[in-house]
Amino acid sequence: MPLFNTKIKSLPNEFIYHQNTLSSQKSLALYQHLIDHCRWQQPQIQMFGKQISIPRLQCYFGDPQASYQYSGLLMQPNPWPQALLGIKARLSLICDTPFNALLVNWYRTGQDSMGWHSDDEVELGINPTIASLSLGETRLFKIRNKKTKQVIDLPLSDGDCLIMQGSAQRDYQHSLPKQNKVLSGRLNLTFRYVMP
Ligand SMILES: O=C(O)CCC(=O)C(=O)O
Ligand SMILES: [Fe+2]
Repeated sequence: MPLFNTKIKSLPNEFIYHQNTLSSQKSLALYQHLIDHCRWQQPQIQMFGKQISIPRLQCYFGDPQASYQYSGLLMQPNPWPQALLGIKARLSLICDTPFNALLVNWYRTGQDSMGWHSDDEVELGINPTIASLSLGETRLFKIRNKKTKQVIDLPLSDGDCLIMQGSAQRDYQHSLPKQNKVLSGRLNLTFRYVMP
């Protein structure tokens, strides 16, 4: 997986964007493999005092001790699939971070989404480095500065990799809004280091 340093957009320094990190053949094969083999879940979370199903499917992988708490949910890791070990090793090397966990989100259509949040759970430590790999349909990823409220739109396409590091989670939020015209699916893989 060659990572070209193609910064096409001016992003805050804490966000590093690489295009075409996988050939389209490899990304399509990985996309289909994950759709077919992940144990997909659609957990319910507490929001405004109500239980609601998250608007996407997800599957959590990781080392056995890398359990992760998110919106009140305790996620126990599924064992790493063979198909992801190479990518995990490469991203760990590039990011100088021993990734031990991976959250895969499946946005089945443009109606699936993720609201504004920061990945600032205590298990991730201060200034976590998170590597996000996108497969399938292009979707708009939004980054919002917590202080200035300025929003940057970054379309993430098949094979794109976005690294969030430094104060990215402390100073910014991100989201993936619904897009009515989008009919096909996207997978997003966020590699993380969870403190054991
Ligand atoms: O789908 C994306 O690009 C973002 C996913 C995300 O923010 C997360 O998993 O925390
Ligand atoms: Fe996130």
